[in-house]
Amino acid sequence: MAVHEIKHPLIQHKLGLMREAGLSSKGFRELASEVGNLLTYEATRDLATEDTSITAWSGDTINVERIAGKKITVVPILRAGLGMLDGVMELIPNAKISVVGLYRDEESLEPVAYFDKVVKHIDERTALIVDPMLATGGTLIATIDLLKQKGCTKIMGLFLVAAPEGIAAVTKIHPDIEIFTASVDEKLNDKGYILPGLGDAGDRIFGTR
Ligand SMILES: O=P(O)(O)OC[C@H]1O[C@H](OP(=O)(O)OP(=O)(O)O)[C@H](O)[C@@H]1O
Ligand SMILES: O=c1cc[nH]c(=O)[nH]1
Ligand SMILES: [Mg+2]
Repeated sequence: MAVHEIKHPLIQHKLGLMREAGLSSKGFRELASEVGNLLTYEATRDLATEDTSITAWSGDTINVERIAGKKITVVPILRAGLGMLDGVMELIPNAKISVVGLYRDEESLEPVAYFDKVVKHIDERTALIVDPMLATGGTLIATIDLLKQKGCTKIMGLFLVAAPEGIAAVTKIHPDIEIFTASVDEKLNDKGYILPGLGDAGDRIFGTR
């Protein structure tokens, strides 16, 4: 699996602010969206473009570049993925959205699926999964399984923070996907939380701590 840890100063600054325990839910949500936006910029860097002929302001016919071929479906994983969604959609406003709902059982750490509404013809689209946290990798593996079962062949993921253990687990099963993250952190603790991490991202975004 290709892992891109984006060391851009804006991303690192914003992620550092998010690590502060005293940050408000409003502040955390705003920063999650902003980092989501910046990660989207990086993840779309290699999208293919094609020349399109247009009439310019001068009346001349000129060629401009347009995104070519496969289009994108953004896949926010409920709940916490919603916190990054606005920032992602700001850059790719015409992307279709495929919502997937999974939570991680607090005892077993196994993902529990409870919702999915995926766009039609997903086989013709690149899926851009959006979730703040990649911890054990169980949630991401289950999401990729679901997307592949529905015919999706090109899958990328955006994560604020990823744990080495989760990256290794996903790589074993789905080596063909590509992820973009603001940080590959140190490790998981004995409860499956990422260290130094962000804590429970869903609770911090929704204020349910
Ligand atoms: O890699 P994993 O070990 O599977 O953990 C990662 C998942 O845990 C969090 O969601 P959570 O289960 O807290 O659900 P929520 O978004 O509803 O809070 C997070 O947003 C990921 O979806
Ligand atoms: O550190 C973690 C791990 C899983 N889910 C979270 O929200 N945070
Ligand atoms: Mg949560």
